[in-house]
Amino acid sequence: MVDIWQNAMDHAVTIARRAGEVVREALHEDRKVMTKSSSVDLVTQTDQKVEQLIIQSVKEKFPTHRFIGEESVAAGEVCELTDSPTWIIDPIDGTTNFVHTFPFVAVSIGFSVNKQSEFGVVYSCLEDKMFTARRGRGAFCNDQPLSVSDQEDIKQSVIATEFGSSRDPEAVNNIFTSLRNIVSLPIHGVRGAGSAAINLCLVASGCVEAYYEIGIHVWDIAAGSLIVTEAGGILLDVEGGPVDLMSRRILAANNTTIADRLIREIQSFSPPRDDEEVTQ
Ligand SMILES: O=P(O)(O)OC[C@@]1(O)O[C@H](CO)[C@@H](O)[C@@H]1O
Ligand SMILES: [Mg+2]
Ligand SMILES: [Mg+2]
Repeated sequence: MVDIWQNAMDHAVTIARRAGEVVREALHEDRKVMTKSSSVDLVTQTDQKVEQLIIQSVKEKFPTHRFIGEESVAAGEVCELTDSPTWIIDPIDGTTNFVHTFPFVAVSIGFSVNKQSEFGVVYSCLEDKMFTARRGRGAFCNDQPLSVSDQEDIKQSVIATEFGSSRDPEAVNNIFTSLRNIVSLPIHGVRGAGSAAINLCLVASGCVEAYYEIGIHVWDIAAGSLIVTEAGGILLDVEGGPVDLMSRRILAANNTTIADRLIREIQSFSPPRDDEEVTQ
């Protein structure tokens, strides 16, 4: 059967690899670091350059497609997911890592049609790992199939999460309460790559049982979330119920046993939605 989005997916892989080269080249150059929503929400000229590189090359090939790009939204574009084919781009997921040369930095490209994810590409460019998933056709890393962990016991698990880039005292308090609850279960360990996209790929690869975070954005998770489900994992809201990619909350797990156990321990809160302005 003809796959009408295969061309687009092939292009996403090609452009993610090219973007990764730009990121690698820029890694040891002088970086001008700027800030966005808070003093710890970093952006560099490389983030902006890579996003433009991806958008321009997609526009040339697919002129009718739409975009949600992290740096375009930061520059004032609306963050609106319609039924049109839409590329959801995080040019550098892990900018803090990039700035500090901590070696987990990803280019993340999700693609959605009728608000359904069709493919996801996460290129962990310092590890040279290309994670891909096409809806209904599995998830892969450098063309090797991925599958989630089969662990059902939370006490035998490693869980990924992040502190995020909000330093609002109430948010920080909630994050630490959740972390203390989960560490005390006890679990084997907590990890965080500093990139939501890579954390999701770690769930898909079976290296951690789950990843949860409150405060992420749609561009952090659009690609990686499909990689998790195509590797056999599940996505939920942190309170249970269906995930909403615009809600800034996600729980990705290998199975419902692990997910349900974590939901009981997570102290949830609700940052402003990514699409808040357009839904009002
Ligand atoms: O800003 P960037 O580098 O694209 O996103 C990095 C990131 O810190 O943002 C999320 C929190 O908002 C994190 O989990 C994610 O890894
Ligand atoms: Mg990001
Ligand atoms: Mg980014």
